Amino acid sequence: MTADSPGLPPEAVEPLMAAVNGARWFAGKGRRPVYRSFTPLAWLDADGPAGDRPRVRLAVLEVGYPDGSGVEHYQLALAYRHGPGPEGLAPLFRDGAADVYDATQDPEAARSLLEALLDERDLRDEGDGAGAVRFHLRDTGALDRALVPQVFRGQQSNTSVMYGDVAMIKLFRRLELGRNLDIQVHAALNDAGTADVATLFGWSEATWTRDGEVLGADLSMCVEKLADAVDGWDLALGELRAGRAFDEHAAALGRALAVIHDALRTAFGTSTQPGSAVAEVMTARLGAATAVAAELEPYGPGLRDRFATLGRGELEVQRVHGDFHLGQTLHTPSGWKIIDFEGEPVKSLAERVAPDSVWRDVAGMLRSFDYAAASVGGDGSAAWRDACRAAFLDGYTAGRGLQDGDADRLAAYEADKAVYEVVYEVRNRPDWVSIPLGALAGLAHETTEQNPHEQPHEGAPR
Ligand SMILES: Nc1ncnc2c1ncn2[C@@H]1O[C@H](COP(=O)(O)OP(=O)(O)O)[C@@H](O)[C@H]1O
Ligand SMILES: O=P(O)(O)O[C@H]1O[C@H](CO)[C@@H](O[C@H]2O[C@H](CO)[C@@H](O)[C@H](O)[C@H]2O)[C@H](O)[C@H]1O
Repeated sequence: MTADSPGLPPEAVEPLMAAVNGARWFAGKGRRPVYRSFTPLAWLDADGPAGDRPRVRLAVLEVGYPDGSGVEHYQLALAYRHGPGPEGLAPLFRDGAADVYDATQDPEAARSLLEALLDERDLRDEGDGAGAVRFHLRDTGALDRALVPQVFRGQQSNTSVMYGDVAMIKLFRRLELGRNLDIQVHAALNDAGTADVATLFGWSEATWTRDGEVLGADLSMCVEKLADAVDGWDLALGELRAGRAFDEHAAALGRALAVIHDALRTAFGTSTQPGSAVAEVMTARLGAATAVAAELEPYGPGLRDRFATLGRGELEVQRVHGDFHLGQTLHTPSGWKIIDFEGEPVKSLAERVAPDSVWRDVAGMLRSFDYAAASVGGDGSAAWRDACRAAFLDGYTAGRGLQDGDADRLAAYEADKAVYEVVYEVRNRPDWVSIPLGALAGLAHETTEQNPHEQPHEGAPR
């Protein structure tokens, strides 16, 4: 098989799967992924590469698991080189005479991604079985094909390449069949003129055929690179460790969230849901979570009572961020910017797109202040957290404070988030599970028995 033919040489399957299994963005680590198929998409440079640059194509790798659970699609960006590759970068596999590299790690290849966007390339299936790729430009901003690509190493779920100080292309790794929420929400918020999110310059999408069925997914988004941005979690921890208050930042975050919620209401509308239906969902989620994390058992009765308080009325619901925490915020010289509107990673697309109460996001940030305080620990942490909480709520409600019934609604959402966090921590950071468990001790309705986790800010993991 040559570099120009679609498909994957049989001997390349093993090294490719090993590379994918070891990648930070691979969601199925430790679950013995099984190779199912490799679908090449059209070459980005249909006429061949310029000079001695590598040829670049995207591809979809389909992966399954030995127990037959779930099929996952991962995007690969591949640079085919016939000469030496970038220094220090090992090829993923060999295809005929070509060494094939991860194009996001190969600066020459990464240039092709930006060029394809700037040219708004519409790369159709040429009858060779390769899927189609289409690039859409919304706003050229200061985009320029001469911008120098630089791989960004500080993330987990996806892969981003920075282009000078101007733009960032985020390649979605685990593909979601259908529309990508981050693209959809950025577009809507940009159209609404919201200053608290990055400008969406463009995006790309693909369609391909698998077993006679046409599948489609969004592949990447190109957004404004926010200058001098500091991650909200790092900033908060730094301030707390230095003994400095975070109230003003927290208030500004509350105001930013209120603006975003307003814009999401305008763009996607609102509806209502019986509180009892939401309580049922939360209760069911608690049951599923308890099956994974037995530590939740003592809180069961109190949490069910807590959720039941929602049953007293109707909840107004709308599109929300869905996984709002300090790590989804960037502090810039022009204020807070909110990123990553994809919701909680474990939820299905249908769940993440479903309208929800704004208290989901408010609760998410309150949980994050609690995490920050618990992970730093020490005498002043609880007071620091409570001050952040008050300032954030003040900013969110524009000084009006919580209205009738809001405190109960908020507490139910905080409890639901903390239940999710217990499972997240059991699976990802077992040393941190005492943080959400500590919060649940306070959030479970009075009926909950006393338990050893009730002092959330003592002995918290470092
Ligand atoms: N527009 C942006 N400008 C600059 N840095 C950004 C921008 N968007 C995200 N980042 C950086 O990339 C990191 C990961 O972004 P995120 O959207 O959460 O990606 P992932 O989906 O891979 O988790 C953020 O924590 C932030 O440091
Ligand atoms: O950023 P992601 O969408 O991947 O969110 C997941 O991972 C988060 C951790 O990185 C997790 O957040 C929890 O830990 C944070 C501190 O690391 C804390 O600020 C959050 O409040 C807490 O929920 C998030 O829940 C999970 O979905």
